[in-house]
Amino acid sequence: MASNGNGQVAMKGNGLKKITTSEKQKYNKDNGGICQDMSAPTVKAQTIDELHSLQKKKSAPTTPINGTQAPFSPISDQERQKQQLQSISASLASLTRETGPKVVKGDPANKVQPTKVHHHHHVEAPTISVSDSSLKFTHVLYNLSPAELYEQAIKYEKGSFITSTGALATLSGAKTGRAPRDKRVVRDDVTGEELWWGKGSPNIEMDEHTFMVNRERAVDYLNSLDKVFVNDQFLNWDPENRIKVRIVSARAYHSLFMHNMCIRPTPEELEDFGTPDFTIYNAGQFPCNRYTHYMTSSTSIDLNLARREMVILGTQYAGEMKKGLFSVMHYLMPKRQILSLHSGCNMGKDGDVALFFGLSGTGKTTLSTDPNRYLIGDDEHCWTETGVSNIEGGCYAKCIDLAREKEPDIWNAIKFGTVLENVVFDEHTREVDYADRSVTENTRASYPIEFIPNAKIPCVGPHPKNVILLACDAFGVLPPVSKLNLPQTMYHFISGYTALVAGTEDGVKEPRATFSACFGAAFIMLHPTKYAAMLAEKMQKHGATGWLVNTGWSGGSYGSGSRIKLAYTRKIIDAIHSGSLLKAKYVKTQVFGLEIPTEVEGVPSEILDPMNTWSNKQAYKDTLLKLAGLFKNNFATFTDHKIGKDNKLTEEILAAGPNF
Ligand SMILES: Nc1ncnc2c1ncn2[C@@H]1O[C@H](COP(=O)(O)OP(=O)(O)O)[C@@H](O)[C@H]1O
Ligand SMILES: C=C(OP(=O)(O)O)C(=O)O
Ligand SMILES: [Ca+2]
Ligand SMILES: [Mn+2]
Repeated sequence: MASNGNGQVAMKGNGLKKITTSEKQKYNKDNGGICQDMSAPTVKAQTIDELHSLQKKKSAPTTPINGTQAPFSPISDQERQKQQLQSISASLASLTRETGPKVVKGDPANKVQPTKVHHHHHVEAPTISVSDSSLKFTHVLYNLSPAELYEQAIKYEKGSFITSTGALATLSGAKTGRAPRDKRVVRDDVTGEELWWGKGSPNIEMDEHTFMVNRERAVDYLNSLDKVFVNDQFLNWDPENRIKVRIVSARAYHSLFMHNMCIRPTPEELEDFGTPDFTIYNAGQFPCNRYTHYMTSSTSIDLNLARREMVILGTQYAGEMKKGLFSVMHYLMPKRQILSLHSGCNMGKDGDVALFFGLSGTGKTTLSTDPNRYLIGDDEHCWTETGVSNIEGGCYAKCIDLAREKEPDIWNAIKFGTVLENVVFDEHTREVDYADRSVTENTRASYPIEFIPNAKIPCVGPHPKNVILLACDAFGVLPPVSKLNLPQTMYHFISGYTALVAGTEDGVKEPRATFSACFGAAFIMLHPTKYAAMLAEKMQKHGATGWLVNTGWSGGSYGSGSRIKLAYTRKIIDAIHSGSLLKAKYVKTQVFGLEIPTEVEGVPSEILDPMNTWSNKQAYKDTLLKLAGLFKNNFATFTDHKIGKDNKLTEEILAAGPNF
């Protein structure tokens, strides 16, 4: 039944509902006592168009508009606008035609005539051949707000929906995870010397020319569209080492994702943005050409450090952009003696900082998001002479089996503004079923860091006190927690171990061990020992303690045991933060030589030594030795490398591995 807001609904004889207003209803005596409902005054507009034009108010300018310039403002707003369009046109320039596209701001769907048109020339040379593409405008949707991006996504991108909590559900297409085998890095004289190439390295080479072929393919594709999205944002909360990034993309989904993941500039910062330090061309819907040299599939993610550009073809998985930029930081920061870290980071009330290293799915995001601590960041950080800083402006949480009780802060962050990738929801209520794996196991939520109530803004902190290495050991033989000395910390940092269950495939019973140097081999650019040496130096200098935490299996391998309860892992982490675990009694394990506490508050003591939890002791021993063998094999590639200036440390690290 319809109601008038006062809860009064009356019926007339003919059955039609008559809605009456309250006693506050006024009678206008001047017009003969005819009842007029004054609680809903009429609009001022004379026409529908006028009414609609009233709806949207112009955004407030951040600096005085022309004529009322601030006395020291070097350039006018108009000039600044022009420079901005020139910069975007230069970004989108086809390098074979040596001229940028005609760039115009705004949605082509809006009937209003474009106000600014600019045709940017790289070089002052006459255009030799004019093709249709150079006659066409490139419409740019520049740093749109989340609300505008929602509208764009819902209107134009199939698979975009608003969930019951207000998040934007999207589909990333055929690819639902990163494609490390399709990543290429331009090898030139400089990078040939500087980067890590060869066995174990994530850097698969391509030449400069092939990069340009793919760049041209992406740029032409983007310019052929009705419109492109451009995000100008920052990386790194450390103001001295902030990097300006531009992301050109074809989907509102990608634009909103990067809006969330990078640091969002204030309107003032945006005005003075200037030329970006790094540009991503995301033409993910369009494949690369398999006849192009170096291409082994229709997907290619290409990094050119000299040009400071990245090109994405053939994958729409948004995580590719954030992790691509992370690779760039892994190159730029060490050049400045800054250590880049694939880690989560949080800080206690007393200013004690903890780093959480670990491969995908080991718990960086889950464990750094802690209601009792300030969140500095969930995934990518820098450690400088003065402390730590988050590289990003947002978090990227896994959502598979997400439960409100276990991860309340992440649950509550999934609201308006959050991008929810590849989840399944009820077609009517739009309630998400986080247990549903129909699209992928890798369902994700991307949200600005301030969606976590106790985020530390700005996302910086003092030097870390604890360095926690997370491993999800699906073999079930690593202890839930062990205290590491420095050589052990380095050994496990360089090893970068985790073992995950092999996914949903039938018949796969064995966990699969993964070793990924520095817990991020897919993103590091230099040899792992470079990062390891910096970490050792910093941990030593600042007296940080290393810990190895197994967030994986207990009571047997995958299949017979089960994953350690998140509640227990949280108790272990609490004891590390509070310092109480430092005071515990320790015993040393066989083979790996790990120091394990005999007691941790809130955790059953019998699970602290994994041997106790296995009913078949022989099976435990066999599995332990098997894992130790895998560690040994993996580390063989590093044995002829020196770590830091100190040969003694190198020897100690080599001795810190399993002994059997
Ligand atoms: N004991 C545990 N410790 C940490 N995470 C756990 C544990 N048990 C289950 N999980 C789940 O494992 C996943 C960890 O993923 P996440 O924190 O996103 O990893 P990362 O950020 O390192 O990629 C989450 O889905 C979390 O709910
Ligand atoms: C974004 C990613 O990182 P993580 O799984 O560590 O959150 C990824 O691997 O795609
Ligand atoms: Ca202004
Ligand atoms: Mn994460």
